[in-house]
Amino acid sequence: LGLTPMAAAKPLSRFWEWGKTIVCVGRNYGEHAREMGSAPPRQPLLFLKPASAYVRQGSPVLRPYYCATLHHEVELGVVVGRRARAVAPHAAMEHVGGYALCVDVTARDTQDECKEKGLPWTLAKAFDTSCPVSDFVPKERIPDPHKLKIWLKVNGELRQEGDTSSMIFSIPYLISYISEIITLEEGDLILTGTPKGVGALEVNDEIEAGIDDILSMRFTVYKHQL
Ligand SMILES: O=C(O)/C=C/C(=O)CC(=O)C(=O)O
Ligand SMILES: [Mg+2]
Repeated sequence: LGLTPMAAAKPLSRFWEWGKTIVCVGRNYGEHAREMGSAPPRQPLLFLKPASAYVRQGSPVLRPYYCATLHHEVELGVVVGRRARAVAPHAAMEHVGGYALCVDVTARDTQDECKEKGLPWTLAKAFDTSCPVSDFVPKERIPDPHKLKIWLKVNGELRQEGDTSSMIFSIPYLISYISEIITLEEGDLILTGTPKGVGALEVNDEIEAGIDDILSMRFTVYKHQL
């Protein structure tokens, strides 16, 4: 009939279904770097998670079979709304589509071993379900992403409460820095680092995390069954 098929709709509000890359920033809060015995970085420390790390409320967080010490790291996520390649800091916020709350679930004993052996952190950070994410928050709802309280409880006990104003590298700086190395595409996600208070998660623990009174999310931890 000569009709052009419509491009499949990819709503940013469901970025976890089609976004390809998750870029994570490490040690972006001095207090967390110190609790890990690490020096605050001079430039952003970057690592990646694959899209298969995404997990949504209603599905469990799975502890990998090789991990004895699983840790929670609550983080503000920035959802890319427009392709960014080598953008200047002053223009970087134009590429933000919105935000989400994330947990950078970490196999801490595996990470310690990787650090000791000088190996990459893939096994510690990139396993299936290592990136629980909340609903999408359009950027219009968060006029200043550097003025947010993010928090995380385990079985009702407050473990982490941080203020995004304490980030070492700001969101525009991070977008600019990352986009000079990795082209950021629409739907990609940046995890901006965790405040202090990271700690262990046991099987059957209930995680609850939120951004101020803007949103909250819940997850249960299970053992990975091969
Ligand atoms: O310094 C370390 O040993 C570990 C740091 C991390 O796991 C980095 C993060 O993922 C973070 O700061 O959010
Ligand atoms: Mg982290």
